Amino acid sequence: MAETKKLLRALAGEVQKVPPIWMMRQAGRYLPEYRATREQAGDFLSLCYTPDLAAEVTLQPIRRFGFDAAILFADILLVPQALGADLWFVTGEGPRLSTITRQAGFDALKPADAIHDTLGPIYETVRILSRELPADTPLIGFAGAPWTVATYMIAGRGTPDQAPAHALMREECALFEALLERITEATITYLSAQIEAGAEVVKIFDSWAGSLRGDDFDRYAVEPARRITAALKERHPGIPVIGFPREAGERYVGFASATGVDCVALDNSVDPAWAAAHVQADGCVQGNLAPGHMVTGGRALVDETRAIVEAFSGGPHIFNLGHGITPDADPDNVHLMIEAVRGG
Ligand SMILES: Cc1c2[nH]c(c1CCC(=O)O)Cc1[nH]c(c(CCC(=O)O)c1C)Cc1[nH]c(c(CCC(=O)O)c1C)Cc1[nH]c(c(C)c1CCC(=O)O)C2
Repeated sequence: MAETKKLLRALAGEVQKVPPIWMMRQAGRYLPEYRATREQAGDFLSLCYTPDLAAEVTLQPIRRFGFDAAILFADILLVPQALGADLWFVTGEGPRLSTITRQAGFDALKPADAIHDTLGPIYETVRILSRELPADTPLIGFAGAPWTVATYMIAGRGTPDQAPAHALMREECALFEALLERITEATITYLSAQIEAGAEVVKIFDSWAGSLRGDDFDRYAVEPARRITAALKERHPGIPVIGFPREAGERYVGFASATGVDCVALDNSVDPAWAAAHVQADGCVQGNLAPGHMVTGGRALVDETRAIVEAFSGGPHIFNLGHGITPDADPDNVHLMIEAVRGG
């Protein structure tokens, strides 16, 4: 039977007149129904670990907007937690974790295959979604890339320049690399379990790839993505992988062929015409409208959306934002963007 899911067709390299569309953080605080379910769960982590409620918030943007893909509701920081780190969220500030800066902290981490003890509810969310999603809406599973996850485990929080992780890389390289290795193994195990539970695509979020330069980018962004992709493709042939080395700039060029990912997600600092010539030449790309348009709307939103669709119309493309939608966004602007993509 011919593939009917637009997202999977784009990932297989098909050029479509109307690209499939979904949105990073499509389940989130800009939606009143999300805020109500989160309230019911009590807090963000309880929402992630309660399969019925996590499945419900995953479905909310599908019902409201009819996106061409759903993304599992969870967080990249559940993997460090499953490896034994303490994790909590400070309202209005973001995540906090216990830090790994010495050998003793690393030695206390659990082995990669112990993550299932903690992450079982996430697989259950995936199973519920495989039953409940509309037949033409594939489910995207995801994990953080090892470098990005390591930056949080080392600093204990988000950092503007990832300085603590860069310092550990320079001063205690063996410890830094052992940590990356543990996260890489856990990520392969975790994504594999999501696929076994029913995820049809997986995405690797390397939100802080942009702070890796030169050889560091090859060693700590390209190489882990290549290993994860190769391991998943060996275990689950045919499952497409999306890589997101955010703010990689010129290093987006060749990323797909160096890692084996089926699609490269582009942040909104990238010029679409440049990316069409230099990145889309290698295969499918995803992106890359600035999330700020979901706040400001209007003519600029429509014009920019159409310009992105046009720039990428010569090759396989998945329409998305260049980063997650923000809590101050207006859901009406999401409708406007979808209409502009679908030609309404
Ligand atoms: C770095 C990172 C994290 N988490 C994630 C990344 C990589 C992508 C990126 O760069 O944004 C990925 C992520 N986080 C979340 C998803 C769910 C799926 C989706 O709808 O995209 C995904 C794919 C839910 C979430 N993860 C978080 C929220 C907000 C939580 C809330 O309801 O209060 C959601 C919906 C919390 C979170 N989680 C994280 C941070 C820094 C924060 C706080 C910032 C913020 O509040 O937006 C870590």
